[in-house]
Amino acid sequence: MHVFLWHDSNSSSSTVLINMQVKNLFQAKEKDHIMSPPQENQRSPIGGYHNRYSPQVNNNTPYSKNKGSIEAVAPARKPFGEANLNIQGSMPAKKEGFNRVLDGLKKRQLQHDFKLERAAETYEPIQNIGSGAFGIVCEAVETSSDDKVAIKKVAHASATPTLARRTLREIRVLRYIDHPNIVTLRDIFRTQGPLGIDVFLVMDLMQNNLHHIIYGNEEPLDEYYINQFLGQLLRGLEYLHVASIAHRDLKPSNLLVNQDGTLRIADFGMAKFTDNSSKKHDDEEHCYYMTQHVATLPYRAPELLFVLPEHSTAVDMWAVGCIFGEMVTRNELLPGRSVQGQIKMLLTMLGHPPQHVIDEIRCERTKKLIQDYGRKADAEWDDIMFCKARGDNQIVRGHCDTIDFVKQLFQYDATKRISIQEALAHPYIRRVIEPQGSQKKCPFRVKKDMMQVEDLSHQELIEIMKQDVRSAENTYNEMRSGGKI
Ligand SMILES: Nc1ncnc2c1ncn2[C@@H]1O[C@H](COP(=O)(O)OP(=O)(O)OP(=O)(O)O)[C@@H](O)[C@H]1O
Repeated sequence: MHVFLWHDSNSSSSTVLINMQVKNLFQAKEKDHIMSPPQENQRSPIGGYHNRYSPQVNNNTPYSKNKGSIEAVAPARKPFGEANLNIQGSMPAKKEGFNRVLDGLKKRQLQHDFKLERAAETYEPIQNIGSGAFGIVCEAVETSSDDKVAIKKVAHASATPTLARRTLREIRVLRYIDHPNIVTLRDIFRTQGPLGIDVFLVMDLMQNNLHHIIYGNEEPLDEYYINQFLGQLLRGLEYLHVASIAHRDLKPSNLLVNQDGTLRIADFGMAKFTDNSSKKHDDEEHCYYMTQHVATLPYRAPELLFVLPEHSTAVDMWAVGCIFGEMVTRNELLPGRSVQGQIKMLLTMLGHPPQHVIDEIRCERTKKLIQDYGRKADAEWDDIMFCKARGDNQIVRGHCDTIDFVKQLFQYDATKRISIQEALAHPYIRRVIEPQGSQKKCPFRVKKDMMQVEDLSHQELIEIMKQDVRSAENTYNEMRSGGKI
């Protein structure tokens, strides 16, 4: 049993009906204060103050001076029973007893999931805080420093080539990376589990993720914070994309957010070095992309969905469009639930891909699906955003440069899609995000290490993973004893 403390559920999968009348009701109106932060007493970045993810204004954080702080983004992780079971106060004795049982179960589950062996001297697990398809994450304390950390366990990481490759990718990206918008790795260690090696990645603890911030309130996210999050996402991606590393699984739950509003990109299990100019896939790889988890469906770029012979860092830019749209509308923009459903969703919303994109599709089934699907009128992005948006949102009414930015991100043809540098130079981004000086470069070492990962056999993956964990463990131990962590 895994304990999910963060509640996930908010996606409608209804097909969007484009209603031109809706658009007419909301004539675009210029808004001139996007760069300025919300004023004091204005509502918090995540909306109202009344629901279970209630924000608390904190005037001590960097964001809080005259702005209202983003302390809000750290909704209390409610006890499992209280958050997920609708237990009313009418039976307090029973409720208390029940919660005690649940607490006991949670504790046992935590002890079972996080048997740290030697590392138990260094870290003390406190509670499970998240889990995905491949990892379980707990909050823990580093006993020597009292620092709170997050420990991600990849169970039986050596059991299959997919798991071993995912784990090695994550280790290799995070080990030498140093960027304020990418999660920080503090330590790595491994234990021997019943089905192979369990690998543990220790990271700085982040309070929340963007998924919960988007859906944690009835009201839309404030546009100031939407733009702040977008800006940080773009800067983290710039660091990766300049080194030709694509994340390939960007989605709101993989964007962690701290109480001071810092956003960090996490979960690098799908990250890949992509040589934009040449890489072709063979037919076997085609089938692989058809079936494997490469980018969660609603954020999956057409080149992955249609299994086109090439893909590059452009897949992340498509996901940026989906995430930006989701922050604005508080709805998944393209909420497909199967590969076919996702393709139909794209065709319904965005019309057919250009013929040269269709011509590149080698999978006959996908080609036929697209060709047989009735040609729908291309929707305008402002209509799509209007229809999806809940409540009144100024960005949806936005400038034409906002809509142009979205359009550029949702180009079917990856070569025409806006790149990270073009995005950062786009008039919309220049208008809403403070320019930053040149940033540090991703070390060449990361690129070199990542290039190797894709061609290794299962046995090589296991050996190299063991070597990497051993050498990282030694480095972190030395740093810890030298007081550098
Ligand atoms: N450093 C951290 N601090 C706080 N929470 C974290 C941290 N790292 C991960 N989490 C939480 O744990 C969840 C699962 O982590 P992660 O996405 O890395 O696992 P995964 O199994 O690789 O996920 P996926 O199914 O998306 O591939 C995240 O969505 C996030 O909410």
